[in-house]
Amino acid sequence: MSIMVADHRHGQGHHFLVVIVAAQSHINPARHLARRLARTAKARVTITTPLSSHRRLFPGSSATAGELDDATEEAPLNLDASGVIAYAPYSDGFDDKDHLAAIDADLFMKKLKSVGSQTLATLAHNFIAKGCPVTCILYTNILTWAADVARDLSIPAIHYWIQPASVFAIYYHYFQGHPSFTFTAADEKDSSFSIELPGLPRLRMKDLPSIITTPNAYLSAHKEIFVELGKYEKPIVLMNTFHQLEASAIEGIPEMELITIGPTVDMSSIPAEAVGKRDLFEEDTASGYMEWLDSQEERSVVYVAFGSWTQLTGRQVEELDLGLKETGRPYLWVMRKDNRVEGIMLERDLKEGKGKVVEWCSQVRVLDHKAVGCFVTHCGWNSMSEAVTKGVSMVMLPQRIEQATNARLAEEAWGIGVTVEVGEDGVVEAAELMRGVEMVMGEGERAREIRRKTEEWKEKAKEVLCENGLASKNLELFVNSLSKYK
Ligand SMILES: O=c1ccn([C@@H]2O[C@H](COP(=O)(O)OP(=O)(O)O[C@H]3O[C@H](CO)[C@@H](O)[C@H](O)[C@H]3O)[C@@H](O)[C@H]2O)c(=O)[nH]1
Repeated sequence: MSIMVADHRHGQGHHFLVVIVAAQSHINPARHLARRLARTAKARVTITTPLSSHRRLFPGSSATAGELDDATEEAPLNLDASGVIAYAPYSDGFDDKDHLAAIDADLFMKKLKSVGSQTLATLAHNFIAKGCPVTCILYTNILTWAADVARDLSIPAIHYWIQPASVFAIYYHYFQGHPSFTFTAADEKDSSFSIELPGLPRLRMKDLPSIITTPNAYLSAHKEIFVELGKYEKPIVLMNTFHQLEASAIEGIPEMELITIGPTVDMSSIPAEAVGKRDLFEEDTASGYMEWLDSQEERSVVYVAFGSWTQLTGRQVEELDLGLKETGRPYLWVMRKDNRVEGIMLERDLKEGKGKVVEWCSQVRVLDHKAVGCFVTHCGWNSMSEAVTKGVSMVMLPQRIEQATNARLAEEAWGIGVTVEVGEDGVVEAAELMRGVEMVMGEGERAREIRRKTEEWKEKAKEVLCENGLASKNLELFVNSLSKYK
């Protein structure tokens, strides 16, 4: 098999290998970073995903884990056409599993590390054999073992943090033993109890990442991130955020060089088919959802989506269904095939003309559409970054991981959304959802203020992402500062 990579006119001769897990939420920021590295630094970039997702992205691929593949994605934003993103698979130990959510976290982490390290090393050696050695490994959350693979190859490994910098800061202070984390069992139950950390808004227990409050295998994986970074004096971390949005959290960690290269969202919203881009889920183009949006009034549609992982309970889906209809507003709802709930009548929605349910859409294009008035979201960081960049206010139903923290930031620090309350059974009821939607889309003072702030942040994101904006400058800074690892 031949590997197609960028031509050989690469600035500083870099070949970045971006290692991610089998999730759309890692693929999107990896792709974006890869395109920009190819364009800005004229670097050659290969994204390596677990074999299960590689096969879904490239159904024609016959490569096995660690083998070079000829699957490529033309970099659509690579204006001078000098770069091509290549893809190659490694193995996370679960080659035949399409969805990893049901796998025991301990088992997953163990296999990911042992099988992942081996197959990533094989891949890197195959690149050497082909005469295009990797010069730097970039790895996302929970893949810290990739740094050991890089060490064996005597090349640098850089962490690419794909959640808010504020969340990184929470973990950092937690593992540093910040005194705010010495709370008692009584504090944990006290709803008025909150903690203070450098550069962050006050955080209640329910605002902390669930990995800290309900420890599991992912907590030790997060500890490994900071142990690895602690081996270096002023380590570099690439951050998928922009400085203004999280300046104080970033400045609260002067020990590290946190380089903000986000938000990793395309300003241009190019249709996926135009660039041959595939997702792990198939876009529901047959539903005609973009044309349907075209037929709706400006800022009238409630867009509802819960990312690529969240599995809502049947009762939650029912309450959402009811609440959405009762708002009386048109809505576009992404209900993935793997989270479909019996009894939600897609045909009825279509007939009434008020709602449309699709299995997967091009979310960035939807958020960019003038008909969209608000985003009912689970607060995954990609979704939130996209909402900020496209200027869409949010009704927030955080589910797990760091989503509650993200919601707190959006409500308290940035003022661009409203978190709805869960009932005692952990479900957001229809009436509460309606309250949230009105709070964001209505004519009240709070709604106007939220929309004003949303516009403000959109403008700031635009400045960062414009040509020669901070996102590009910081990426150049990053590539240049890699020499310190030589
Ligand atoms: O119909 C859809 C629905 C979603 N998306 C995209 O899918 C991605 C979803 O990512 P995200 O919003 O981050 O949600 P999750 O998939 O849930 O992300 C996981 O990973 C994120 C990054 O680490 C974390 O912030 C989340 O908490 C975690 O659940 C986004 O880019 C969306 O644009 C589509 O393109 N079409």
